[in-house]
Amino acid sequence: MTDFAATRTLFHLPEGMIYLDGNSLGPLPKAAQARLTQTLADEWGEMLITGWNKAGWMAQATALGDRIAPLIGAEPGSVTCGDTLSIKVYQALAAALDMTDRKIILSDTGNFPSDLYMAQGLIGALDQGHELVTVAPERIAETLSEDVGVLMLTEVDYRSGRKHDMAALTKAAQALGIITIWDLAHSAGALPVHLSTCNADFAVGCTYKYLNGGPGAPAFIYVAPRHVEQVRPALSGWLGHEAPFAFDADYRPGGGIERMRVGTPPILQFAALDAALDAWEGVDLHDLRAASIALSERFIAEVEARTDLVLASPRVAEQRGSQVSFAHPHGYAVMQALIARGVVGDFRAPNLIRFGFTPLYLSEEEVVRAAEILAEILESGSWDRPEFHARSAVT
Ligand SMILES: Cc1ncc(COP(=O)(O)O)c(C=O)c1O
Ligand SMILES: Nc1c(O)cccc1C(=O)C[C@H](N)C(=O)O
Repeated sequence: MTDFAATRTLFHLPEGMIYLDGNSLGPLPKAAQARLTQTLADEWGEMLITGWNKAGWMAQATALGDRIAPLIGAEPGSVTCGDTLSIKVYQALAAALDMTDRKIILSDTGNFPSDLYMAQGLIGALDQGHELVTVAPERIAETLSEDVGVLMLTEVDYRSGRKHDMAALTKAAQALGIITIWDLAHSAGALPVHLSTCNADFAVGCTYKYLNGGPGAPAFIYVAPRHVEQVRPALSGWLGHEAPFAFDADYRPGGGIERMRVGTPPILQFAALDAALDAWEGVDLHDLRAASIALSERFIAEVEARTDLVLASPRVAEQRGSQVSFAHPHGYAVMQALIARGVVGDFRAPNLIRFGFTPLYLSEEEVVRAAEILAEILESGSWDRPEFHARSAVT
């Protein structure tokens, strides 16, 4: 059994805060703080440019990919890190469209807007008559057809936590000749993912949420080994070149997943992420899932016993990721009042208060206490103050 009391000690958690937003930005791993200090002093400080060789900076993108691979059921050598998730979505979609003559990209209306925006931008850049079709999440299976070229989905919905059946949808799509792209932003480190067993074609994700890599931590991309040598990178930067330091005028893709690299990697963010990934040593993802479900179920039960809030997430735990949302017409103000009481979740327009459950550092007592505080705020109406209604730029 995974020792979650031990993993909790690996994180810096501010005194008096109950942190239910690790689904958006994970907390600081103590090891990341120490590693960053060391990387700054010993590597950047002392090695300067020689760090690319001496400290192995150039190899880290794919070395980190190999550390993420077991968390998402990917084959060794099939994942690399860098850039932002939006960029990785663009790369995966461009590569997938290049593998089919079909023009339709199918996604769902609940997908994270940046994924849809990147598709819209790519369609415009290609100017080849592609079309982005979005349907309600529950209509994806029935909308699959031989007209669809690429199915691009986020496994876990950022608002409701609703989880697609990756294995079933990948199988159904591939039976119709459709290429699949899975966005694992709300899955990696939240629940077991089985990319290889599901036969997924492409996947992307970020590392600043459940993987605790820090604000702006690099994204990752997976390409199934059966496809990677045929992939023609749309973002053909020099570090995806077969021989970056030959400085050839013409692009030739690097071997395997290396071709999905673009430009200079963020070495300080890599250092933090590498240290953050140490927390996963010895964690059984099935234990993690069981603990996440137990925490979420307890929270729902405690909130529903004390308030009349309406659950905006699937009722059945297996159909959710590791987050739970409730609807409230003044959700923004309620969330600000909660944050003022030390319970940190977030708000997603138009009316959702959203809570993430992260067994690596969250206890059942905290979840119960968070529900109690939420009930007190609603019961007293203390959320209805001008300062809680004033919107900030980032919600
Ligand atoms: C599902 C999903 N896709 C894409 C993004 C965008 O990621 P980034 O800001 O790293 O480009 C996010 C989060 O911001 C997300 O949750
Ligand atoms: N990436 C974020 C950021 O730079 C600022 C604030 C929030 C985020 C997020 O990750 C949002 C997140 N994808 C969501 O699920 O809403």
